[in-house]
Amino acid sequence: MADRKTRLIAALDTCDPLQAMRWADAVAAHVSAIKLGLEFTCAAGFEAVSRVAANRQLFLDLKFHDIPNTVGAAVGSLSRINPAMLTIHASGGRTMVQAARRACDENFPAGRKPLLLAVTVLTSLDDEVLAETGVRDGVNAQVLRLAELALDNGADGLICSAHELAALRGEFGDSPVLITPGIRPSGAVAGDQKRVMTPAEAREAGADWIVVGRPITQAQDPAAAAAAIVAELAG
Ligand SMILES: O=c1ccn([C@@H]2O[C@H](COP(=O)(O)O)[C@@H](O)[C@H]2O)c(=O)[nH]1
Repeated sequence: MADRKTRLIAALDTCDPLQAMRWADAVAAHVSAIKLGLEFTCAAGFEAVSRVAANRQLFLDLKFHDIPNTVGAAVGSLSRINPAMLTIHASGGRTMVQAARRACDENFPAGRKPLLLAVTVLTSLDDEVLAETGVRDGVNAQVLRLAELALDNGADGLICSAHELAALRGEFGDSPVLITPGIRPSGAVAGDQKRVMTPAEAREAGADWIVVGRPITQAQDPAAAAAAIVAELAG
């Protein structure tokens, strides 16, 4: 396995820009990027996204899933926000991933192209819930299928749970960027997450970045919680 440093992204899920700013400041010394997603963007808008993300690495997690023309235009319009990473759903299909790739290449200036990341199977799904959507051969098979589709059509990396990392590294090697939400330090509540692992387990399995939200933001001391996760990753 490559000599990989697993880094921490803090998911700042709130509707309140002041709260997001407070959290971003609190964890700044410990994280490699902050993640703002649907909750924050829908509630506070893109201007607030830009304010909170100013002078920080931004993972803008809007998980686009629409027809190729719409996704391409939406991805292209994000160039004014300057995210370091953005997300689409791999299940939107080959031509949707290609449209997102083209939009990154054509709309973002050289040197500021974001990592195009494809969500495989949400970490809130397990085999049983996935089967209700019509996919009956399990999460692992679906993650591998969608990973191949996304990587073959221009995605730089994947969002998956830490449970699939070993299989993905085995199949696609060291180069795809693999980012894992669904991370819970031991003892933390899983909440709506179904496929969870600890930070150290995700590092061992081959994550480039781990995404951690509530175990940091709902902690009494978010800075200390983030520092403890970074210490676990370093250990
Ligand atoms: O499969 C996915 C894709 C994205 N997410 C996002 O990550 C964070 C996780 O937050 P926690 O509070 O640590 O559960 C959240 O913003 C999700 O939208 C994911 O969990 N799973």
